[in-house]
Amino acid sequence: MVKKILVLISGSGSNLQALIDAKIPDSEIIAVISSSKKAYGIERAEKVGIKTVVHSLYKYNHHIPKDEHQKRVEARNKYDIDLAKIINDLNPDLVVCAGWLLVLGKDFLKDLHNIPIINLHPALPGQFDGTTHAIEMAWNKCQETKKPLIAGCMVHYVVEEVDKGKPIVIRELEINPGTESLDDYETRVHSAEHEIIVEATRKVLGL
Ligand SMILES: Nc1nc2c(c(=O)[nH]1)N[C@@H](CN(C=O)c1ccc(C(=O)N[C@@H](CCC(=O)O)C(=O)O)cc1)CN2
Ligand SMILES: NCC(=O)N[C@@H]1O[C@H](COP(=O)([O-])[O-])[C@@H](O)[C@H]1O
Repeated sequence: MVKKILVLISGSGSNLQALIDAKIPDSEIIAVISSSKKAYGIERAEKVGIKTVVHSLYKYNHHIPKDEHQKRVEARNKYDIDLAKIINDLNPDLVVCAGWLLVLGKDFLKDLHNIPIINLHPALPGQFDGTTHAIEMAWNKCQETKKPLIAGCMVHYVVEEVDKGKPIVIRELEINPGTESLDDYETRVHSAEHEIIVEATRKVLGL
């Protein structure tokens, strides 16, 4: 039976593109959900005929003043609940967070119908958890300590505590101080990510 993959994005979508290009046998990317209408990944999906949905947090909270914390929390929970419904209705076998830049709240995880969720994180387990700037943080740490640093990227299961889910695939990359620019290291990380997101997806789906 064809395994159905749903991909969550927020930006460029180069990891989505890696999944598209991989053409994993016996699988189909049934939809891409973006948290931003400006995400280039939407174009990548539309180009190959994949259904796209924009699920924007802005629509839920732009009218709520920043200092009305409780109302913003309630709006965020409604966003999560609605996202879970959208995904449940599409009924994928796997959800892949490929540059999804929003924390998935407990209401989302509670409402999702036993669908595994995995996330790509540009750091190693326990390294720069919970950040969206792990690549820069790793490179900066290496320059500051003037010592080699083992960093890299991983794909892990998504649990409520951000980036603490069980790792599925880990790729270590060594950074040596003063030998490469941040851009050069970032390029190496993205190249590794494009491999491990496919490897992890195949592993979880048994393909
Ligand atoms: N419950 C979980 N949700 C998510 C996980 C996870 O492991 N558990 N992984 C993340 C991806 N991620 C790092 O890999 C990550 C994404 C977003 C954030 C974050 O702080 N987001 C802020 C907004 C930040 C911004 O707008 O720039 C937020 O959600 O308010 C940290 C880590 C996907 N979700
Ligand atoms: N903490 C989450 C996080 O930092 N995710 C990172 O967002 C980028 C998405 O790139 P893409 O949009 O080109 O696939 C990737 O580098 C991914 O590791």
